[in-house]
Order: sequence, then C-alpha cells, then structure tokens
Amino acid sequence: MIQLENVSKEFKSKKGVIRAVSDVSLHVKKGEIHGVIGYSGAGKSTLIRCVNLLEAPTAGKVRLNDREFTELSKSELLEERKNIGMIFQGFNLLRTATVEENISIPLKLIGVEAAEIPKRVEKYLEIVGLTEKKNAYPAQLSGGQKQRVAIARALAQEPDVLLSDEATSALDPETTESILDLLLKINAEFGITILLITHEMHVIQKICDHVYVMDGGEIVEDGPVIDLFSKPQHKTTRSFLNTISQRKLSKEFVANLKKSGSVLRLTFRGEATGDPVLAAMAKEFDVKPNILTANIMELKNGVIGNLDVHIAGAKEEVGRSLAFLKSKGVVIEEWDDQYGKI
Ligand SMILES: Nc1ncnc2c1ncn2[C@@H]1O[C@H](COP(=O)(O)OP(=O)(O)OP(=O)(O)O)[C@@H](O)[C@H]1O
Repeated sequence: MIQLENVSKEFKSKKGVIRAVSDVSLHVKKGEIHGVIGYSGAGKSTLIRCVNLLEAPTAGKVRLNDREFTELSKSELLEERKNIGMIFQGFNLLRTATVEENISIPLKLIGVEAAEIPKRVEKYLEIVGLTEKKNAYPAQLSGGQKQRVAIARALAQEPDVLLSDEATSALDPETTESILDLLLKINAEFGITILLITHEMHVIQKICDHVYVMDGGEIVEDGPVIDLFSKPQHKTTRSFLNTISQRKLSKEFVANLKKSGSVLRLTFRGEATGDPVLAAMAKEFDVKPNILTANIMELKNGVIGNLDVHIAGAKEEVGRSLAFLKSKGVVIEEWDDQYGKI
C-alpha cells in the first residue's frame, strides 16, 4: 500500500522557488496498479522520487504499508526501502557486470544470505524469460531485454511495491507491449503493488486500475481508468485521450456536416457497441444518424466504445433524440472547434 497525503516538493534556485509537486494525495491499495500521467515538466519524476524519499517532500506525508516514511530515521528508511523495487527508463544496469551480477550485487548489498542469492537470480531470470542470458553483458542485450533484467533485479529483492519511472518510454511499441504484459503478470502472480509514471496513455489504458493526471505539479483529475476514459473532465486528460483514439475528422468536414444536423462523439461503456441504441433512436425519432468513425478501446478493467456520428434532423427532434441517448447512459460530447483541437 502506498499513500501520499498532501505532498509538496519545492526546489530553491537562483531564479526563485519552483514548486514541482503541489499538494498531491494518492492511495494505491495493495495489489493495484496506479499510473500518473503528465507532460514533460508536470512533476511526475519528482513525485515518484518522493515515494521512496529519494526526494524529501517539503510538506506532506508518505506512508508505505502503514509506516510513516517521513518520520523514519536514516537507518530505518534504508531498511524500509528494501520493500520498494524501482525500474527506470534508462534501465540503470551496471555495464561492466553480467546479467547475473546485475541481479546478485544489489542483493548482497541489502544483506540477502549468500546461499539464497543464486536461487533468487535463477527464479527471477526465469520469470522474466532470460535464463539463457545469465552470462551476457548489458551491451549484448536489446532494450527490452535490458528492462527485463532491471525488472528481475527489482523483483529479486522481493519488494511489496514496484515503482516504475517511464519504464517503457525508450522502447518500440512491440517491446513496450511485452514489458507491459510482464508487469501485468508479476502483478497477478505476486500481488505486487505498482505505481508508475508515464506520458503514454496507452500504458494507462493497458495496465492501470486507477489514473492520476498531473499538470503543473498538481493532480488535476483522477479516478478509475474506465471512468476517466469514458467521462474525461480536464482538458489535459482529453488531450492525452486524443493520443490513443481516432479524432481525425477535419474542421472543414465537420463544419459542412453541421449545416444539416449535429456532429457528436458518443461514448459507450461495456461490451455493447452503440449500434443498437442508435437504431432504436432512429426508430423512435425523426432523425438520421450516420456513423463517421468508430473506435473500441480495451482497458485493463473493461471496454469503451467511441462513435463519431452525424445526426441529421430538425433541431428539436435532434435534442429529443440526444436526451434519449443520455437516458441510455451514453456520454455525449459536441464536436466543436475546441473538441476538434484536443
Ligand atoms: N533538482 C531540481 N532542482 C530544481 N528544479 C527541479 C529539480 N528537479 C525538477 N525540477 C523542476 O521541477 C519541475 C518538474 O520536474 P519533473 O522532472 O518532476 O517533471 P516530469 O513530469 O517528470 O518531467 P519529465 O517527463 O520531462 O521528466 C520542472 O520544472 C523541473 O525543472
């Protein structure tokens, strides 16, 4: 369990005080995967470094498994950090050490018994699928393999919590998928709690239960992934969603269609597509719906469907048909100029 309560972090520089993290609270329950998403400079790295106190927060509390991190002595903190594994965008492997040594050296440093070390190396290399690379050096591995070694190294400490700092940002899409699958697997197998930071909405979509959207050091919106994906409120959330869904209609095309009706984005939750609801609407009201684009997003905990539609008809009748869609639980967004940009 990870809990941050009103955490802030300020840096003092010649130019003045920079508030990198501002009053952030979050709660990752045991066995859950939570993600913090934000653009460059939003404060994500500083925030995740506050969790293991690599950065000491200026204000607020950090709690891990009911231990108040912010109140521990230095030696207690070193002991508690053994419960936290961390993986990074740049992998942070020792270049002059073999894969086996990269995993075993940190274990020696944290005082794991000598006889236990080779067993753990064996076990976790097998879990990440790299048993045969035991004697290889990092330079002989692909990016994805390096990240697997880093994951094995983190898991070998047998921590309760894994922090992931942009772990897939340096990887190609296919390798990203395989690393995300591996994170899902270790979460399911070991019940390990994961907090990750990312600027890729796809990472949130695929593996997270809960998402925090960070902007200017603050959490501007958060919630279960399925809620945020189906009813985004903040413009930053909508902008990130735009990176994974097809919002490709041109302004001119939309403007032209708007002359004869409304252009809308409809969002449906669950497995059902929007077709039956649209068919029922067309039957009930004197309107003609026309699907312009359709998109299904699979999330860790569900499915969301988006339809961009043109609904032709008299204004009042279109209004009544939209009220009907709303009553069926459909989320409706107007395709306006602002929407077109996001
Ligand atoms: N050690 C530091 N000293 C001064 N300012 C810092 C320090 N670390 C971070 N900052 C500032 O804090 C703000 C947040 O930075 P941070 O690296 O946490 O953001 P980020 O969301 O992780 O961005 P990126 O994805 O680019 O790493 C930035 O304005 C950054 O310049």
